[in-house]
Amino acid sequence: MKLPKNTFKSRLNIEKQYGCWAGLTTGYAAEILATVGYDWLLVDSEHAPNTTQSLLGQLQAIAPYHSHPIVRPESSDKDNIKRLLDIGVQTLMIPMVETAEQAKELVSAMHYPPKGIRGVGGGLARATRWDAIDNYLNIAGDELCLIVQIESSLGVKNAEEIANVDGVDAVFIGPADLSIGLGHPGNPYHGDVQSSISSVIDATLSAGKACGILAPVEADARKYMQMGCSFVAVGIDISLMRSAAKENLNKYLGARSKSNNSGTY
Ligand SMILES: O=C(O)C(=O)C[C@H](O)[C@@H](O)CO
Repeated sequence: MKLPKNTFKSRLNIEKQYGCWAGLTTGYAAEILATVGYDWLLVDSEHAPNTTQSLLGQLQAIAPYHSHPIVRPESSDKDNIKRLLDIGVQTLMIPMVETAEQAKELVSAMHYPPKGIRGVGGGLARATRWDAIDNYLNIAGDELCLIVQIESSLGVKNAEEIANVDGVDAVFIGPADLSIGLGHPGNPYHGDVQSSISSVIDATLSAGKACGILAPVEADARKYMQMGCSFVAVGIDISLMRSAAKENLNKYLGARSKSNNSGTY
């Protein structure tokens, strides 16, 4: 059988791709999101309580649909990256990348020798469809995609070098961590944060790479796309569920529950 095409990677730099954060940690919830038609789903293991098994279930649930699963691991640990690639993750988003050296280590963790240090899972791994995929060892890298997150002032300072690393396919800006790191917790609209976002977008695009961002507020998403972002997470499943549930209950309770209406991203 053929290696599955990485549809997200093939559309990078060609068209806008709309994504949604998937933090509910089950295949059932991820499949519901996939039926909606998002181009990509960010299955989050950094801040959602996923295990390798729960990630696998979500990959299997999303597989029949248009949505491409991107997994964000909790760290840049190379053994964990190997495990995620073995269960069939094709696109990884690595949090808090601050230097080009770190980015190069990530590229190395994703590829077999001589390009990198990835170990061979072979017939044990879903990635190879248990050896059913022809020539997997030689072609695996073609369909892998590495997104590095820039979300600190050091990362912003080094954005150009990071984006230029060969094997980094895209940069994703984390506005929440960037805001708090710059001393403006919960305020991605602060001038310092906005100018950092703008400089990361510019550095990424001038390296010829694609830039993405989390922007669950529609006006923000549209603004960042105008500034050059081509893949934007326009929603977060948990927030969408919570706000719909609150809106529903508020119809009956009115002011009582409105005091608890704060939202973040
Ligand atoms: O810094 C950010 O913004 C992100 O990386 C995304 C957050 O981690 C996400 O959990 C927002 O809910």
